[in-house]
Amino acid sequence: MPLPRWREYYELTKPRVVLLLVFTAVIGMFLATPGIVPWPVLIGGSAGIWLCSACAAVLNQWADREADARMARTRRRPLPTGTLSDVQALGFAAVLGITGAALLYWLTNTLTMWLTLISLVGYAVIYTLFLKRATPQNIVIGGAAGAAPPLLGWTAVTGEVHAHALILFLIIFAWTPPHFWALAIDRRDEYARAGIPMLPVTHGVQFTSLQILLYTAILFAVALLPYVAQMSGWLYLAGALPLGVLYLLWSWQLVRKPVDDLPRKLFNYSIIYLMAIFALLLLDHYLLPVVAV
Ligand code: HEM
Ligand SMILES: CC(C)=CCC/C(C)=C/CC/C(C)=C/COP(=O)(O)OP(=O)(O)O
Repeated sequence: MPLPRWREYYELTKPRVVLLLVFTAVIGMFLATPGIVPWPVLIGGSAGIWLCSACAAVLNQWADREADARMARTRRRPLPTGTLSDVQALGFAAVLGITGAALLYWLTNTLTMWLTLISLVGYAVIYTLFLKRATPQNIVIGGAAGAAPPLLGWTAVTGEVHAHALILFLIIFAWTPPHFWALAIDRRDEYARAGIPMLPVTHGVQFTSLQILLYTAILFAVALLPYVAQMSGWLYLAGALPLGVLYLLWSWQLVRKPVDDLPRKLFNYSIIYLMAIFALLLLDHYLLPVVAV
């Protein structure tokens, strides 16, 4: 059964990834202020970041259409199957990008618009066209674009880059390698066939598992920074500690005895972990002052 046309366009935007990006951006907005985020900033900022991230995802799928056709996970996408043409994809990306940038310009501020456009270029051009095919460190460097949304949310509200916003950026930056390399282990044969030098292809599963453990340890430490910097309180700490310990235990198990479905489970856990950490930051921000009174 072919999908309706709008669903093909929707799939081109990597909707579930972009939803989590926008979730972290919105939480960045709430954390930037002790009060309520003005609604034009909340709506315009979220929509602008959403549209620009979606634009970046469409450009990524357009640039990767030939490699995507060679991998089972990606070959049913609208460009490899030919359901959408190059012109349709590029036209759609232009509409998304221009509308997103205009919303950020009118409803937030120029700093947020420029930082968002830099992230868009970082992912769609620097990561996709250059880093992805050049080095197994591609996602460590390219991860900076995906880590930007909470910082973008923060600047949308305040118009300036604050140290606390950089902590949020660092959490996602440290999270990206364990997030992606778990999946890359699972799909290493496909990446090898597509000629993409992901870490498990160039350095093997054991080395990649060790790197996952190393970055999970860095993530554990970075995730304590909101508490250390007195940005969040005990409620956040009480959640972040067990979430981090569980992540470390699973990564350790991957190094010690990598059973077949562990990489996929670790990948799924990475997503739950990030959602939970950001949800905790928000809960702590609004609930703790109430509890303390
Ligand atoms: C350079 C950085 C990143 C790389 C290379 C990467 C890679 C990937 C890949 C290849 C998938 C597809 C899994 C599949 O379809 O089987 C995926 C899924 C996902 N990623 Fe990432 N990711 C990155 C950053 C991020 C960021 C920053 C977020 C959000 C904050 C994120 C959220 C997600 C989510 C929610 C999924 C699941 C999507 C679904 O179920 O369809 N990723 N990631
Ligand atoms: C403006 C802004 C904040 C932009 C954010 C960019 C963005 C959509 C980041 C998500 C990162 C991601 C899904 C990488 C996977 O690409 P891949 O090509 O390695 O994965 P694939 O093989 O599934 O296509």
